[in-house]
Parts: sequence; structure tokens; C-alpha cells
Amino acid sequence: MKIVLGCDHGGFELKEAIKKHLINCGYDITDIGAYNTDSVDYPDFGERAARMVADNEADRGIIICGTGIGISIAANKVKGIRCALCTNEYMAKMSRMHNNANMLALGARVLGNGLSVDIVDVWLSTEFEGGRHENRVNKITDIEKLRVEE
Ligand SMILES: O=C(CO)[C@H](O)[C@H](O)[C@H](O)COP(=O)(O)O
Repeated sequence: MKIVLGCDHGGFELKEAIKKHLINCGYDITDIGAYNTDSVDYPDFGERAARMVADNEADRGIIICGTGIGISIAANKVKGIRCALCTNEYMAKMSRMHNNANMLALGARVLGNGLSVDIVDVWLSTEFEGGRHENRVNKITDIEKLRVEE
């Protein structure tokens, strides 16, 4: 599975920890930055990672800022993206089972590294349940179709 990682300065250290873990697990990782803790703007990285997922250059995306809020809002503006901001393993599991989330957002100033890695592991190993949830996810896609074409 190809995974794109992105973050702002607030998420840099957690992104590095997650990257190390995922490489050890054998995932194919693309790191689009940030590459240090110099101040940057989270929408740039949220959008870049989201476009890679939307364009099938990555299967999933994991993005990190201070709270996870700003970067998830930015990613969710990209057509085809369902980015879930998760603060625990239950949310991570449900975001896959019920919402078929293709991106995960984490808040580095909210979560410790250990919990974050556990959230990532659950999120990556949980399948979409389909069934009644398929129709609901399709309705989200229908909302996107109302937008003026990009
Ligand atoms: O977007 C955010 C909040 O929704 C992120 O937490 C950012 O990392 C944060 O806003 C960055 O703040 P800073 O004071 O510039 O470090």
C-alpha cells in the first residue's frame, strides 16, 4: 500500500515518528513535507497530500498539524477526499468501516506518539464495511458533484 504523509511545522516530529514506524512495517511511503519545524502553512500540505490520493498516486494519506483540524479541513476541499480527524482508535476504526475514509488527520499537540501510532495501525488495517454505508458515502460523493467542476 502506498501512503502519502504530510504535515506542517506543528506535525513534523509526529510525522517523522509515524514515517519510521510505517517504513518498518513495509509500507511504501511518500513524504511531501514539511521537512523541519520552520513555520509553514498547513493548507499547502493538506492539499498536496490530498491531491495525491485523489489522483491515485497514493492509496491513502496521513496528515498532521497541531490539532489536525486545519489540515483536515484543507484536505476535505479536494474532490474525492474523505479525511477523518481521529483522536482515538474507535474513531479510526469507524472512519474506515462506516465512512471509507481515504485520509487520516492527527493532531500532534493533542495526541502522544504512542497513541498516534496505534490510531494509524487500526486505521490502516480496517476495511470498509460497505452495505448500508455504501449508499451514505455515495451521497457524500453526490454533494461533490453539485460543485462547479475544477
Ligand atoms: O491548523 C491548525 C489548527 O487548526 C494547526 O494546529 C496548525 O498547526 C497551527 O494553527 C499552527 O500554529 P502556529 O502557532 O503557527 O504554530
